[in-house]
Amino acid sequence: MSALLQIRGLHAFYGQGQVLRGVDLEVGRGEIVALLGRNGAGRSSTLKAAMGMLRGSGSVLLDGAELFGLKTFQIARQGLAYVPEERAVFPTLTVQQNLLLGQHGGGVGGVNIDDMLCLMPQLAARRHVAAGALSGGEQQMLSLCRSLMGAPKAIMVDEPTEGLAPAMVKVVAQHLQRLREQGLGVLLVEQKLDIALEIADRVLVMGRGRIVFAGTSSELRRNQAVRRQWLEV
Ligand SMILES: Nc1ncnc2c1ncn2[C@@H]1O[C@H](COP(=O)(O)OP(=O)(O)OP(=O)(O)O)[C@@H](O)[C@H]1O
Repeated sequence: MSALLQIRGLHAFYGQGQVLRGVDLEVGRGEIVALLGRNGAGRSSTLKAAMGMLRGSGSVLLDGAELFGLKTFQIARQGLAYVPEERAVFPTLTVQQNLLLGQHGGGVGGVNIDDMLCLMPQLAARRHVAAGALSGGEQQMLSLCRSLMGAPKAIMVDEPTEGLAPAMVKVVAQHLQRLREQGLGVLLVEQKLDIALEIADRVLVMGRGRIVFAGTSSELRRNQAVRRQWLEV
């Protein structure tokens, strides 16, 4: 059976500068794949290019359907969700209103707000509070939950634990693991190596716009050469 998300030969450019040089990767159903690399390796650009946000070429198949060439909102509607690094919440709207926007923007079936809030007691208690008044960690969870309101098949998450207190990092990691249990494919860009290696089923390392290593967490732990060349600063 083919993988849920298949990215093939993804090239992308910022103006004249080439940022992705043929990225190939796959994410299966119920699998967390961590995308690692040094700053500037091209991880965020891979997610953006897959969402149709950059100029380039390649193929992005979700459940066998080609998404490359579609507009970002159409890609989300087809079931590929994206949580950008900058927390994507509307600060003057309440938690509930933010979630409703995710439901309408997303498309495939849609998730009930009460069901979503059940999973997230921290947010449930603040349902009618303006999103701008939430802590950074709560905003991150809201951003993640909003992207799930359209009931996606796969989700790409860019540094969800950045700037969060350790307790909140744990909450985010647990939430991603719950998504895996529900059968979603998760492509995770994560700077915290320990978290990434702990929760990922497979890890990919990027360098200079390409995948330079693919394996399991323990394979990467053992591969000092790859870590030295492509991860450590
Ligand atoms: N808007 C942009 N315009 C021009 N160049 C960009 C832009 N965004 C990123 N780049 C360049 O593209 C390259 C890859 O950036 P990208 O953000 O994908 O890396 P990354 O692996 O996610 O690392 P980081 O954590 O530093 O963002 C870098 O050299 C970066 O300077």
